[in-house]
Order: sequence, then structure tokens, then C-alpha cells
Amino acid sequence: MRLTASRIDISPPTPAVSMTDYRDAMARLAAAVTIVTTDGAAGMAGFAATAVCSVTDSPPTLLVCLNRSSSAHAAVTANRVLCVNVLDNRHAALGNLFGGRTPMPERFAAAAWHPLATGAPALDEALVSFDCRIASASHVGTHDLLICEVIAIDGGTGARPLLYFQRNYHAIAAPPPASEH
Ligand SMILES: NC(=O)C1=CN([C@@H]2O[C@H](COP(=O)(O)OP(=O)(O)OC[C@H]3O[C@@H](n4cnc5c(N)ncnc54)[C@H](O)[C@@H]3O)[C@@H](O)[C@H]2O)C=CC1
Ligand SMILES: Cc1cc2nc3c(=O)[nH]c(=O)nc-3n(C[C@H](O)[C@H](O)[C@H](O)COP(=O)(O)O)c2cc1C
Repeated sequence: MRLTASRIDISPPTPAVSMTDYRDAMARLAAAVTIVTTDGAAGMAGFAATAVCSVTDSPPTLLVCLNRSSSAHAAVTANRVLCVNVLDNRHAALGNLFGGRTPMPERFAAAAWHPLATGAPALDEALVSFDCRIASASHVGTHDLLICEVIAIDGGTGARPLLYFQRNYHAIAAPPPASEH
């Protein structure tokens, strides 16, 4: 059964802030970079995402914001499962590939993956991967807000996250070892 989204109408007739000013301001909000994947009857797909955050730990729940114009949208919403893969600082090129305009097979061929409980591909070298079932979805403007129940977690050993800031990737070094005194 296809996921149906409720509509939350929040846009005023004339926005007080232009899209350009909003994007310029958002470019200053540093964010972790993820690749969100799906697989199932509607096919395998994936996209780069920074609009991901924790909602609650009871039950463990993530929010993923997905543009309805994305080529991954139909597969994600029809499969109703996704995996959020958090990138480390070696993954900037992979972020670019999944950032759009590249055919899906080419995106997935660039790295090694393994399926988790939902069947969505987890990136072998992710900092951590969250395997999720999509519990609900709402439309807000151009995007679907996907409320995702985390049903499995994989990885969690790396220490060097990839960040996105001012329209560029930035590698974060590992923290120094704790001092002995
Ligand atoms: N949340 C999203 O949907 C995001 C989409 N993108 C896509 O990647 C392209 C390149 O992004 P940048 O190089 O960072 O330059 P940009 O000037 O297009 O975007 C700057 C910042 O604005 C926000 N943003 C951009 N497009 C958005 C959208 N459609 N909805 C909500 N927030 C958005 C993001 O925080 C982004 O980092 C964007 O034009 C967009 O297509 C990038 C980041 C987040
Ligand atoms: C760093 C980065 C972060 C992005 N974050 C999101 C996001 O959170 N949500 C989203 O819908 N698209 C996001 N995008 C855009 C998608 O990854 C992708 O470009 C878009 O869905 C169009 O892809 P398509 O060519 O497959 O249709 C981001 C792109 C980049 C490069």
C-alpha cells in the first residue's frame, strides 16, 4: 500500500524572506551529510541528505525531509523503508554522486553496501547506519517530512564526520585522545 501524506499548509501568500536569502542563511548552518537509501518492490534509490534529525528516543525516531521532485521520491515512499547512512570524511565524492543528476546504478556502483533488516542498502563504511520503516509522512511546501521508526542500527566505529557548510564539504578530524592527567 502506498504511503499517503497529510498536508500542513504553512506558506503565507507573500513570503517575508526570499528563497535566495533563506538559502544563503541555511548555507551557514553546518550539517552532517547522509545518504538515504531504499530498496524493495519499487526499486533501489538513494539521495544525499542534510535535512535529517532525531525526533525522539521512545520509540527511536528520525525525521528525513525529502523533496518531492527528487528522482528517489517515488521509490522511497512506495517502499516505505529507508536507511540513513552517516558519511565520514572520505565520502565527499559519494555525497556528490548521490546529490543528483547521476543514474541510480552509477551511484550505488561507487561504494560497497549490505542490506539490513528492511532490505535498504547500508553503506559498508558509514559512520553509522539507521535502518528505518517510514511510519508517516506530511507535505510541507516542496518536501515530504518522513517520520521514520528506527528498527536496526549498524556500524558506529568511525570518528571523522563529513560536514556540509557554505556549499562545500569539510572534513572533521578525529578528536585528540583524552589526556592522562
Ligand atoms: N534540504 C534540502 O532539500 C537540500 C537540498 N539541497 C540541494 O542541493 C543543491 C545545492 O545546495 P547548496 O550547494 O547547499 O546551495 P543552495 O544555495 O541551493 O542551498 C543552500 C542551503 O539551503 C538549503 N536548501 C537548499 N535547497 C533547499 C530546498 N529545496 N529546501 C530546503 N532547503 C534547501 C540547504 O540547507 C542548503 O545547504 C540545492 O539547490 C538543492 O537542490 C542541498 C541541501 C539541502
Ligand atoms: C549536501 C547535500 C544535501 C542534500 N540534502 C537534501 C535533503 O536533505 N533533502 C532532499 O530532498 N534533497 C537533498 N539534497 C538533494 C538531493 O540529494 C538530490 O540532489 C535531489 O533529490 C535531486 O536528485 P535527482 O537528480 O536524483 O532528482 C541534498 C544535496 C546535497 C548535495
